[in-house]
Amino acid sequence: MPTSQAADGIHNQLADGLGDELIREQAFLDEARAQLARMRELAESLDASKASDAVSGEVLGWVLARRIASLQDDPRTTLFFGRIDVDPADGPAEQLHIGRRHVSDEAGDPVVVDWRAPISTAFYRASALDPMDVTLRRRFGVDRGRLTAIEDEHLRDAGPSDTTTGSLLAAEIERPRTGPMRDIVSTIQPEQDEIVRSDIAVNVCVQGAPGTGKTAVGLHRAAWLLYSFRERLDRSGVLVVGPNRAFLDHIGAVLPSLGEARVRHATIETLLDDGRVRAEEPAEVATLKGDARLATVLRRAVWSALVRPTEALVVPRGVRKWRVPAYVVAEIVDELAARGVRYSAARDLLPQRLAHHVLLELERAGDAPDDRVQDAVAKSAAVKKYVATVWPALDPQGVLHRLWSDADALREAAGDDLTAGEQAMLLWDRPARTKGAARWSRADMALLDELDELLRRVPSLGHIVLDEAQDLSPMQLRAVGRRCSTGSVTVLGDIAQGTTPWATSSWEEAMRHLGKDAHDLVVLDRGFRVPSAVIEYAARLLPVMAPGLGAPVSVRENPGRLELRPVRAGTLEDEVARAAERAAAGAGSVGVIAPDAALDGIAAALAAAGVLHGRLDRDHGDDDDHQVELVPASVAKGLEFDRTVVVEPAAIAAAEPDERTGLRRLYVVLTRAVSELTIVHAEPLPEALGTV
Ligand SMILES: Nc1ncnc2c1ncn2[C@@H]1O[C@H](COP(=O)(O)OP(=O)(O)OP(=O)(O)O)[C@@H](O)[C@H]1O
Repeated sequence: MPTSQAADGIHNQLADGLGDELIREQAFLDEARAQLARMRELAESLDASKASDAVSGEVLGWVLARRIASLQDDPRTTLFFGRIDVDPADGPAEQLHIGRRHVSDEAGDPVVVDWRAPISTAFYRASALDPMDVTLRRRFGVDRGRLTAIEDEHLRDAGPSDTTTGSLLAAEIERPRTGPMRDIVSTIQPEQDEIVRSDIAVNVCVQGAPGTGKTAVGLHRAAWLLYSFRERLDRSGVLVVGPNRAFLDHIGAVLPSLGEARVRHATIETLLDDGRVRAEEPAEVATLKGDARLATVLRRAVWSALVRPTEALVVPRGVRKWRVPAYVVAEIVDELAARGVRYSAARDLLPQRLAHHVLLELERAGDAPDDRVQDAVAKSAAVKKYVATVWPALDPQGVLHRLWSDADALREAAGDDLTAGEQAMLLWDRPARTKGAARWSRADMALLDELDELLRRVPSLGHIVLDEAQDLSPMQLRAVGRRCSTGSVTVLGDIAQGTTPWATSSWEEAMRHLGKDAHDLVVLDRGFRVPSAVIEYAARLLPVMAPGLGAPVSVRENPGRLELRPVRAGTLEDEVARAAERAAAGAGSVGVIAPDAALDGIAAALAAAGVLHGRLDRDHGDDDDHQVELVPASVAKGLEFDRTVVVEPAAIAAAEPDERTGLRRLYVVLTRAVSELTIVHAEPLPEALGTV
């Protein structure tokens, strides 16, 4: 919290007689720090080399190193941010200090309780209506590692109206956003906490307007799951999927700040290995390739590769030849194909099945062959060659290359699922001569991934947090779903912010494509980012591009500032530079969000005006921290800045393939501001925005 507010806080506490309390709590914090240091020293004194063998020694060494790292004290923050006094009817009264990690004393008794422990739930959820045995909830103001303020809520004696947002909470929400996103662990709201602590078996889908805390909630849920189901998730893993690299850079510090450094972060593109993408394609082709019907087409393409055996398998051994008749092979093939095993995995089983048959023949002829004979037969050239003809080896690129190049193959695989017109759209105009030379598109990546799964099962992670999920095509959702087929998922998004032509219009449908029909759908509608002046303006777009969806109710005290600056054509870039300069005069981050095509011109104008700035591009965020960032409209999703300068809204909307997508992109861009939005435009604003 800002120092001035902290000072006000102390002033109030001194006046309220809480000054002594603050001194006592600071002494308790010093004691907690000493206990943490003791825990660290103890961990450092343990010797991994004393383990019974080298392997256990290595594992123990690794566990110890991890524990020592987790016991580091960060002097910039405090070990706790809150306290609850609980007085249950059936047990002793207790005071619990709540912090980012657990700290215990020599006797093993808790000094600070981890915010994720079940007992901490009451800190977030207790209310005057349902005090949950809490008599007092205390929040601390914190500045550079020291306690600066106390705010108390007496829940047992309070009337329902006494639990309004306190000033420390408001100060935290109003605090300027500088640098990457930070955790919200001290101020998680009750409705957010319910999502964070949903059981691991529950698939949660969160619909929320801009700035309602979806991303924050998803990340805290990941941290809570890792704490509560550590062993299971350590083995199976947790993955966070976000819209682009700039976004991942923005959120990348949150989980490490909560002590969880080993969660993988990916975009849908990196997940599907889009390093191989070399072709762009029209939106309607990409949309068709993202359609769930393609899953059926690909399945047919794969399994239709099986060739009905017409000749017997003949295996020479010594002077004799052994035969497996074609009808027997057909039975074995049918049985394997019907077992639900993936195509290639089932194919791997076939040689042993055939060899087993040969073995039975040998036995019938009076031989006593053992397993080694069966192995040798399975690996023989005759069996290999035969398997290659009845159950051909496939790879994803080969299958897709054939489908996009060969009209007959596509027709056969399409069945009744694709019209002739749709098939024509999918065929390449100029087919690549080999699969190696194929120029794959981004939409092809999800299809190659689907083929991968049809050939071999993709291993499942324990949990996936999928952010901005509304933008994924059904085929991309399937790709994510198969990566948590035996785990669970937290899906975060906003239908109104869907900016791909294939964006989902129904969460029920999206969850079905993910393979998670059973799920809880939760709506968040309290906006923590966007101030009322800005959100009310942006919400004018909603009836046009997302009828039925409401704007969030801003909980910000600061109403924010909205300025429209119409400028003369030809002066746009210079005016943008001037607006950026003004925005950068105060503390806090500035985002200049512009149509992608206008970026170079604006970068030049900013440079000419001496405005130092970074540039966030699609594939990489800037590593250096700049107060002013130049952001292409296509990358703005999920980001936030204290002040934004939005350039030429009409051009931002017009850059998208259709009007609805264009206005949705604009809605995303307009809702990135935490305190001020300046719109600089030479063209008329889109009609849906009207005039201020
Ligand atoms: N309980 C809270 N306490 C303090 N700050 C919060 C809280 N919840 C959310 N915020 C802050 O509000 C801002 C918006 O949160 P977040 O980015 O998670 O929203 P979102 O719903 O994902 O937004 P968008 O849909 O626009 O991407 C962030 O700065 C976040 O830290």
